[in-house]
Amino acid sequence: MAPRQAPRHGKATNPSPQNARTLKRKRNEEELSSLTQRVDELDPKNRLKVFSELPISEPTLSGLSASHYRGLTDIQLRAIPHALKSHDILGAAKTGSGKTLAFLVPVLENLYRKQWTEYDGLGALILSPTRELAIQIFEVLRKIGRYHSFSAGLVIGGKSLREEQERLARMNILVCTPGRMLQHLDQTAEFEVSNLQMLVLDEADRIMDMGFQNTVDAIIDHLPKERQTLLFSATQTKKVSDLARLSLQDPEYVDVHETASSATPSTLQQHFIVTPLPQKLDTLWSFIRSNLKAKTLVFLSSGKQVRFVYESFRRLQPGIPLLHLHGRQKQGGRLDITTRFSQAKYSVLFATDVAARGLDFPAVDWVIQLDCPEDADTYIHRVGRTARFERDGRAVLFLEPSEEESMMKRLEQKKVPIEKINVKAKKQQSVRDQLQNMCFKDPELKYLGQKAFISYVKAVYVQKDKEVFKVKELPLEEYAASLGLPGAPRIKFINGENSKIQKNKPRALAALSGDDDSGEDGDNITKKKSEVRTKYDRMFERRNQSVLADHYSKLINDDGTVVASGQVNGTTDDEDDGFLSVKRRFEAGDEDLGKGLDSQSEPDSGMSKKDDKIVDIKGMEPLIVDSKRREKLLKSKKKLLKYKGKGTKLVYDEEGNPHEVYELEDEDAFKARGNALEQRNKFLETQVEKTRLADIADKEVVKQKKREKKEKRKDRDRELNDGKQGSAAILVPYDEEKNLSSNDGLSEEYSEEKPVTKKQKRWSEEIEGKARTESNKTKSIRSQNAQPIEVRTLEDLETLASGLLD
Ligand SMILES: Nc1ncnc2c1ncn2[C@@H]1O[C@H](COP(=O)(O)OP(=O)(O)OP(=O)(O)O)[C@@H](O)[C@H]1O
Repeated sequence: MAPRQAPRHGKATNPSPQNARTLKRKRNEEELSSLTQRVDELDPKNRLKVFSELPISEPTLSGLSASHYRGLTDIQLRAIPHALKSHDILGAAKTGSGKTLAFLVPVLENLYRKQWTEYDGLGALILSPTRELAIQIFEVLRKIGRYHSFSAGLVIGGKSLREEQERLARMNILVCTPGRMLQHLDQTAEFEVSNLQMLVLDEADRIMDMGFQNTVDAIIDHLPKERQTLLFSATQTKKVSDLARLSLQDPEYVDVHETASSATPSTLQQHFIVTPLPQKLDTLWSFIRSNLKAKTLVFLSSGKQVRFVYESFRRLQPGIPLLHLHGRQKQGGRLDITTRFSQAKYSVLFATDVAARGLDFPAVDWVIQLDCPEDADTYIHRVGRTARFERDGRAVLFLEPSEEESMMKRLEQKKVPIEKINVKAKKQQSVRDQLQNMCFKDPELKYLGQKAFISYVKAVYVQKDKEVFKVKELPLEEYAASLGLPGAPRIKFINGENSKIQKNKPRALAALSGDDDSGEDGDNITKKKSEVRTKYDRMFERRNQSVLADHYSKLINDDGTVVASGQVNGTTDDEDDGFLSVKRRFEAGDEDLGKGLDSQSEPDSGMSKKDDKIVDIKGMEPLIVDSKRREKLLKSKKKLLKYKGKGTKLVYDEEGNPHEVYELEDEDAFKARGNALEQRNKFLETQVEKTRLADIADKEVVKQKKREKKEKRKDRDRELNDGKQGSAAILVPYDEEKNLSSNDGLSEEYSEEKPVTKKQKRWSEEIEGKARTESNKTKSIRSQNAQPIEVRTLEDLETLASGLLD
């Protein structure tokens, strides 16, 4: 496939079509050899400042200029010449300094000069540690490569493997995450990488670290040794072992940091505040309320914390749109959130480190690190989401007093200029009471809070740098209270001292204080030591059973005893080893599993006993719980339904005895009460009256709710008006607030939370009519080349991935 050339000027002649083709080919060959010669003669020491001076092809130049890139950034002008000359590169430059183009331009150019076609297979592989970053790289590639005729794809999972497999064989350039790539290398027979010319690792230090180590090593095993390798990151190390793993050959070290006085952009103002753990949320809330006209990214250490803070703050309605992003969200949702945050003018995004690297959100005003980053590198990547490409930005790091000293040392070593500031105590607002109130009323929120608490403590506990992270010094009880929790959930892994205290506590006291069943993930301390307990036992001991999946709740009797596994033979074996711990067969209509353990039902009904552990099933497959897969099946609510009988509704009398809703009474007793017709009419009358009264009560409840809502709204408005008189928290420099700038983003204006943007028509819908057939699809993608379409959904990207640039 010959590449399309950008339009050129020249005198028009009228040669025959064949001659025209020959002439064109000749001209292409001449241009190509001249380009190759210019690259050979290029001296990387000559720092060429604009793209048009570089020996790069017309299609790339046109793509760059159509994307408004003219001059080169520091890292680009140092790295691109080397990369064009096919050298291996180890590139390090500050966040937001333009590393993406530093590898994408050489990728396009080196394949172009080799006249790469679809028949040559995969020419370049670009690895990214996260899906979001891969998508972003793909977008930039799509923009600057629009005049090339390469095919490019995005392989990040989320689609069926088969669909991806069909497309992969046709790709010249792939942007992917390591896990999915390895899956294809292992499982897609037609996927041929023996011809690969270039391997790029963006955020290389992350890709080479522990989490991805095995996957990346396995990918590299598949790739040819003779290739060009480019590594880029904002925090690069020159670990010899890593370079050996990648078989780099005499790499060029392009380190823009070495000459810089700081590791972070000069346009970034960095501060830290020391906040005791229990005040963190109050301070964050006060900060958000003071910065309603800003775009803020808040980093937390785990997805569960992100969810809790997002959910609770959302309910408190701060007056700015809130978003949240963590790795457990579905891919489509994650893309939607990143797009919404990118497009938002004012918003707060709570995120885990999934958003820490590489993401290029435009115009972020503040980066808040609510939880201390694991190391200085992570700090640098997080703050790098603001002050990108010569823009201003501000970052605030929240530190627990026990973290301050050591973390400051770490940052100093990495040349991070950061200043201490204080929060004006009198301006601080507290949300503790509201959180307590919300957690009290809403068990789901409380449950989330407990999970958030545990995950925070776990996150601190597992940190490698024990000088910074001292879990024992954290005021955990107070912290739990600050989240609105009634007490600190017990945590197994820091049991050392705690468990001793608990063990020594008199049993009666423990029982009275409710400690025996405290803690989400904690063990039940009153359990006999010798008892073998599974994770299912622990699951049943948790608080807030109501917020667990329904079928778990149904597996628990009124008195809290677990009976699901025990009634196989008509006897409960609560004292047994625990749920699913022995091999058993359950009948398809098994009352125990199926009916939610209706205590009225005959445990043996419908079953005939074959032997101690096996129960025959009338006309249905027996279920053998003998593997993890089977255990999993039992956890699936949908699949369990298969074993459920039809539920029967019961009503309870004054003494608490259950009855069928309609029980047939004794005929003689019925007749003794009088004429049947009269009884019927009387019954109807009483029911009508009951309904009328219930209706009145319902209406009253609705009215009451409306009144409460109105009151709340009024209170809020009042609060806001008070806020206008200056109750917002202000961050001020440590040395007596002297640098407090008037444009701190402080704002009194209140705006109702609303979606950031109106949902736009999806591009995939717009081209739906045209894109029915494969050829039509290709055509419509081509037609977008001149002006790239806006990608709003994952499907859009995947459609594009099927034939980018062609
Ligand atoms: N030559 C250039 N001229 C103008 N803008 C540029 C240039 N190169 C990059 N940019 C812009 O700078 C911003 C940051 O670029 P990029 O995302 O490549 O940074 P990065 O160094 O990869 O950052 P990080 O380390 O956070 O991944 C982007 O918005 C990009 O469009």
